[in-house]
Amino acid sequence: MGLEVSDVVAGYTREVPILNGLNLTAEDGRVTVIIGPNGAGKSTLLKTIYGYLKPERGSISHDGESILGYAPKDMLRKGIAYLIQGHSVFPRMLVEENLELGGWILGSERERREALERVYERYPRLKEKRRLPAGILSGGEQRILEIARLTMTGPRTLLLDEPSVGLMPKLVTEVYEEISKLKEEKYTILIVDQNVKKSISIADYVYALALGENRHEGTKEEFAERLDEIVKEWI
Ligand SMILES: Nc1ncnc2c1ncn2[C@@H]1O[C@H](COP(=O)(O)OP(=O)(O)OP(=O)(O)O)[C@@H](O)[C@H]1O
Repeated sequence: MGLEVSDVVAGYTREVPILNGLNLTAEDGRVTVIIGPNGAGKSTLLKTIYGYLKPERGSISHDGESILGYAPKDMLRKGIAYLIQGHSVFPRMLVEENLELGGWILGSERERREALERVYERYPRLKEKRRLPAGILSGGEQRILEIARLTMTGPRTLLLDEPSVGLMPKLVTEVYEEISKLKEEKYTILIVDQNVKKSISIADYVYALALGENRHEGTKEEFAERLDEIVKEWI
């Protein structure tokens, strides 16, 4: 069933709504990409889904159950994790300590250890570097650490805000290879990224937003054909 956003109106103040009746479905086990010009409301949508902003109107559900009013820990318990925009690695803390932060809702030492083992199995390069300060990792590795940290609580749904921002092209490719692996593992993934071509390349379904409204939507193939035309509308 995945994630469903229906007729959502939300913003940072009551007077100025940023999302104006948005609708979106992120199907289970699929990659859904949101594109749009700067200020279209893409990040605001992810913040609203994750409960940081309270919608004035509309509904948001996950696997058919309303998640409106949930705190981040409730989201994690329901299997939804969120990569916020910008850098969120703590550079002076060890790689392992950064990962442990991702498991903050796990109750026992045993659960935390098992989660770490699972993540290390999936990300052997992080295991090799677990005793290093995270700030020593390359930009791409830090982003992969952030993504790995998201998986500590065993989520099924990932919200990723600008996973490739600020990375040079080679590292963008590395990060997208990691996201492609998560796609193969059937995570439900909702991505916002300025790198439209890269994000669409792994998408199953794409939404283009403008001014907090739905502007276009369709499959990757439909978008690939119309991409130049759609991007021209933003300029
Ligand atoms: N914390 C905030 N307080 C008030 N207004 C905000 C805040 N964050 C964003 N906005 C406004 O909300 C609107 C949408 O911003 P948002 O960051 O969601 O856009 P976006 O589509 O993600 O753009 P970008 O690609 O530039 O990140 C913008 O007009 C922005 O100025």
